[in-house]
Amino acid sequence: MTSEIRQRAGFEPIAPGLRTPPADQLSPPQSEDEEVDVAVPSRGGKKAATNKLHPDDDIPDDYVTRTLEREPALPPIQWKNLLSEIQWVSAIVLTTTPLLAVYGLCTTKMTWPTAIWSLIYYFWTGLGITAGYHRLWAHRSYNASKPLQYILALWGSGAVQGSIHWWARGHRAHHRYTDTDLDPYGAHFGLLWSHLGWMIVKPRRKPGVADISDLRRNSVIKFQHKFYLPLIFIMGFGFPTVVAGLGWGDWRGGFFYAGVARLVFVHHSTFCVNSLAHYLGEATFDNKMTPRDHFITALVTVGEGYHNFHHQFPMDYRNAVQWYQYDPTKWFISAMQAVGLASHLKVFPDNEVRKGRVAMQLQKLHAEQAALTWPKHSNNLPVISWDDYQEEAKTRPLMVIHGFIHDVSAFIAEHPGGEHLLKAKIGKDATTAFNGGIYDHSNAAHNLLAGMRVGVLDGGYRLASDELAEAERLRTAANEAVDKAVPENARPPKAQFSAPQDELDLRGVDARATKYTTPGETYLIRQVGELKANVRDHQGRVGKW
Ligand code: HEM
Repeated sequence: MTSEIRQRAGFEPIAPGLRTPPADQLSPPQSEDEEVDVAVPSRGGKKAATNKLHPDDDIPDDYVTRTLEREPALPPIQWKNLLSEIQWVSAIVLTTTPLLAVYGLCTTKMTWPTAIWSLIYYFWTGLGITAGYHRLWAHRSYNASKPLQYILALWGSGAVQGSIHWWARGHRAHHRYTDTDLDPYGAHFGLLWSHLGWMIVKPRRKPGVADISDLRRNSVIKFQHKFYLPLIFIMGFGFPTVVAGLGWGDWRGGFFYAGVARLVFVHHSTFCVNSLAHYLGEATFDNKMTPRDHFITALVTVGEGYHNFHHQFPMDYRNAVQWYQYDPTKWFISAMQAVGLASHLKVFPDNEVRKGRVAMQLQKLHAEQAALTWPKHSNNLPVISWDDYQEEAKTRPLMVIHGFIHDVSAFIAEHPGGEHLLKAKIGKDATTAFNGGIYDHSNAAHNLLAGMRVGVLDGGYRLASDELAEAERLRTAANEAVDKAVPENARPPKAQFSAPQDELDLRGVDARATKYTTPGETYLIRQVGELKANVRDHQGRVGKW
């Protein structure tokens, strides 16, 4: 790899913790009005230095594809170029600290005060990253008072993961270009790469452009960046050692347990957010990208494990939205608000959060639905006359229910109500019997039944109201005929329908199985609950009972 390619790719070693950009690259504007000189790829693909506050000011619409096309990635890591591509400072830090921790744990007696202090300091330095670097500075999800900012900056320094400036810039790029090659720790390159690889070897591309103009103006960030190197030694190793040494005389334990071992845990805790949180768990709100929600990730990352939520709503100060989910960072920020050190905690509207969740639930349901076998639509079934149905039913067990013709041959022997009941209805319409006339079947039975459809009965089953209308039409026609043919004084009494329509009380009739007739049988079903009390009028009339 030539230094020219390296420059073109915008390569810049970004070892966590130890390597920070030169001070001149960082010197931020002193006021909000001051402009920052930043470079973005111009239309011609060359970098153009422009005086502007935000790097996005004239960003092309096709920035991502343009950058990926025009700024070639460095060659892939192979055995032959491995040594020259290693970021030695990061690699040494990330390999020696675990070794040193193992040595310390094997050679140093653990005392209770040191164990408790190590745990406390793990959470402090972890919170420096999660509540400070991440939710405060990278995402501006709440406002922190100056004292709280200094505390978080110091705790974060003790986590030895780079300065706030460097860390938050990379993280903003990670969110903006998630799962693309402009993501500095893209999960699409694999678990190992997103966990460690991206720090151990030189990045193959410069992370995509991200606006950090706000961070450049922050005095706490400037202070931390300026004194970053001494701060990591003081807060990473000195402070935890001194507390244990002066506190209860355990200098060695303080160094190895609260210093080194604790640091290794904090490192991999944060690295899990980039790796595990993009692999393990549920896509609760969106599955377009890799972030996932999982309790285990939350447990090992001081609450950053509800990562799918976080990528959907990055400006929300919470990662966990349910009360039972583990998010000590959220609890810490709320506590800081309670004591007046934090304010303006941002919360995404609950309605939108729930929409995201429901959208994913529906997507899953649709997938599950698509995997099931569903009954044929009536449009895809042959329409068969009653007479043809009769003929066909002599050759195989067919049964009409709900206007569909069903072939029950595969089920007849399995019927929980007995074979005899089904046999008795072959070649007939069993709608009423099926819907409560004899037994009010479950949904499952309805579903099962629908799967046995083989045809549609021509005209379906006739509604009693059709029968009534037809009877009324015939009666009126007969009366009119009589009126025309016979003088008024010689007319016989007019035909009277035995059950005039207004006597029919159809309120409360269930739409699923209203009143209907089948050839030779007429039913009026008033309510599902009364189905067993159907009245059958053998003379084909429908009326009150
Ligand atoms: C192909 C049409 C039919 C299918 C798919 C079917 C399905 C079932 C199923 C799954 C059950 C179990 C209970 C339930 O899920 O509700 C059941 C029970 C029953 N079925 Fe059917 N059935 C059919 C037709 C009929 C007919 C036409 C009758 C009456 C003439 C009938 C009478 C009964 C009775 C009485 C029971 C209750 C059994 C008990 O729990 O003792 N079934 N049927």
